[in-house]
Amino acid sequence: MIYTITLNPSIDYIVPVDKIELGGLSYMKNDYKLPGGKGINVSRILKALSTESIALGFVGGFTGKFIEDALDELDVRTNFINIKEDTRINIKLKSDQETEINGRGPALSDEEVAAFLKQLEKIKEGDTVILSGSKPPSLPEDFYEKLIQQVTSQGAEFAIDTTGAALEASLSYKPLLVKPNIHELEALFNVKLETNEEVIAYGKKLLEKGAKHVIISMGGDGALLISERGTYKAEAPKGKLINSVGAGDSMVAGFISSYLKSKDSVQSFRTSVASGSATAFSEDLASTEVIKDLLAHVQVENLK
Ligand SMILES: Nc1ncnc2c1ncn2[C@@H]1O[C@H](COP(=O)(O)OP(=O)(O)OP(=O)(O)O)[C@@H](O)[C@H]1O
Ligand SMILES: O=P(O)(O)OC[C@@]1(O)O[C@H](CO)[C@@H](O)[C@@H]1O
Repeated sequence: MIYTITLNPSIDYIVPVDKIELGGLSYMKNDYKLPGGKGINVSRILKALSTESIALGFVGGFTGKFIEDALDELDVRTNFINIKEDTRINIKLKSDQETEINGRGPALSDEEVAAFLKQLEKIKEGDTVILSGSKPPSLPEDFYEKLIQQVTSQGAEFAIDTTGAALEASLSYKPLLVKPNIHELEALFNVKLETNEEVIAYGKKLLEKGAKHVIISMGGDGALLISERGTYKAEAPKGKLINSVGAGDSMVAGFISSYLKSKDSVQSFRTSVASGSATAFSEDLASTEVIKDLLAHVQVENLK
């Protein structure tokens, strides 16, 4: 089974406005709410790719109920720990540019965290765990590492999509996939990366530190795959950018869904990029049809 872990889910409140008047009044055009959080997005795209998963994490209050109901409606399996505080609401402002304002997240009690850790005891060899996104501030800094220690000692594989120290600490546990975007890679090494060669050089450091596959996403400039099999570049398919929220999560889902079935890292990279771009070209996360259509348009070049 694939388990996605979203420690800090969100309602994504999508707010399109023609023009934002800072300090003034603007009216929304057609606002809507989506169940959000990176692992939850991964589960939704896995579903679109006919891959079963169970979404784990913490949800609470009326916002948490919205997420559970929405995922139920979408037929995405969940087994969340219900918490006392409300799940956060993240604002995604869309005008000529996209602006995101994310909540920090609720405080979790010791009992809630203990119930979650207990739940992970059922994870076993053959399972894959995908850990994605930020953690609520009340959890300790090394919480992701503790989770990784636990699930790998039980024999499971894992992929991780987070930033900074938590990403760095995960590498020695040999993640199947890490997917920093170019800005996260720059922040990790405190550098500015201008050329593909520079990006590849720093991506390779993640491979040397233990990652089995490294995908570096670069928005409309496509993505790089660095693996033992070699280094590959994919151009992003051309299209109208509608929504980049969840594009990175779609890439993670695309790669894992394809890799667990085929063990073919290059084919999985193509599915990953098609899934990312399909979401970028959609109002919500991508549908099966848009991913399939784009798959034929993703060109992958072997850079050796
Ligand atoms: N303008 C675009 N045109 C085509 N594809 C795009 C565009 N923007 C993003 N994508 C696709 O989505 C993938 C992921 O984009 P990006 O690098 O922005 O990820 P990210 O920063 O992790 O995303 P997020 O955190 O918003 O989910 C890209 O590799 C590409 O395939
Ligand atoms: O604050 P985090 O956990 O880093 O990111 C949360 C988030 O921005 O990521 C998803 C898109 O990738 C959204 O659904 C959600 O609002």
